[in-house]
Amino acid sequence: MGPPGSGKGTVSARITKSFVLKHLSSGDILRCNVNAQTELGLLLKSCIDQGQLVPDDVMSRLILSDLRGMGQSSWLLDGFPRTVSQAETLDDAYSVDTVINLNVPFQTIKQRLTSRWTHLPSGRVYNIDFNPPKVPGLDDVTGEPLVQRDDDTPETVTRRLKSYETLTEPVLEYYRSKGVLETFSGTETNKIWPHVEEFLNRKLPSVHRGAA
Ligand SMILES: Nc1nc2c(ncn2[C@@H]2O[C@H](COP(=O)(O)OP(=O)(O)O)[C@@H](O)[C@H]2O)c(=O)[nH]1
Ligand SMILES: Nc1ncnc2c1ncn2[C@@H]1O[C@H](COP(=O)(O)OP(=O)(O)O)[C@@H](O)[C@H]1O
Repeated sequence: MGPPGSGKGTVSARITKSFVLKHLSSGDILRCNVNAQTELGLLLKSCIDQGQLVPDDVMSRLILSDLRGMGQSSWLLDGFPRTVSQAETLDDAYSVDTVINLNVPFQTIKQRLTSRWTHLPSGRVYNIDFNPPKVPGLDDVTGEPLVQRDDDTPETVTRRLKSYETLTEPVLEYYRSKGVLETFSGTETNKIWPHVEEFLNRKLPSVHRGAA
């Protein structure tokens, strides 16, 4: 968990390099549906572009359907749940072992998001200052073009941060009261990451450790 731009995708990519967990990003799942240009995709696009969360029932259905397809694998959710209702739906189906919360100041986030470049098919993210692609404008792995997301404009970022405060912050309390919330604070992923890695090394059974 963490506000938009707090580094959830960046940290998730590092986690799946070091630990055997399947990564599921709610934003990537939604953008995949938007690309498919279905009726549902159009509804999702209008919510995302306005900086609003998509309806709980739609989001939960998409995530739970993907989780059912994971069989016995262990997984890492990135961007879900974002409301208490989503957290309750997840709880009804699965038990969550641990929740990692990236606590990054909003001021830091605003600068990052307007310089985020994304490879939409894979969800890989770059940043002109922090982790630029090897060739400007192109994904390191596939060489395909990078784009700036329509919802990474300053106005939409402000709306997304507001909706984070209203709808998502209560989820932190939900998990805190269950005793599974672990918060990591800072302004730089490279400083936060060693603490997350050390925590997971302690927390995860050995079967999850080692390169995925
Ligand atoms: N300047 C800077 N940018 C970062 C840092 N960590 C991540 N980023 C960039 O910030 C943007 C948001 O990170 P991302 O992982 O996509 O955050 P998410 O929205 O929480 O999934 C991306 O462009 C990242 O490359 C950091 O420590 N410093
Ligand atoms: N769990 C969720 N519930 C509702 N909407 C979501 C959820 N996850 C993502 N979205 C929608 O997709 C947008 C982009 O999400 P995401 O890619 O996770 O952005 P970020 O990583 O910058 O927070 C959100 O602003 C929201 O509109």
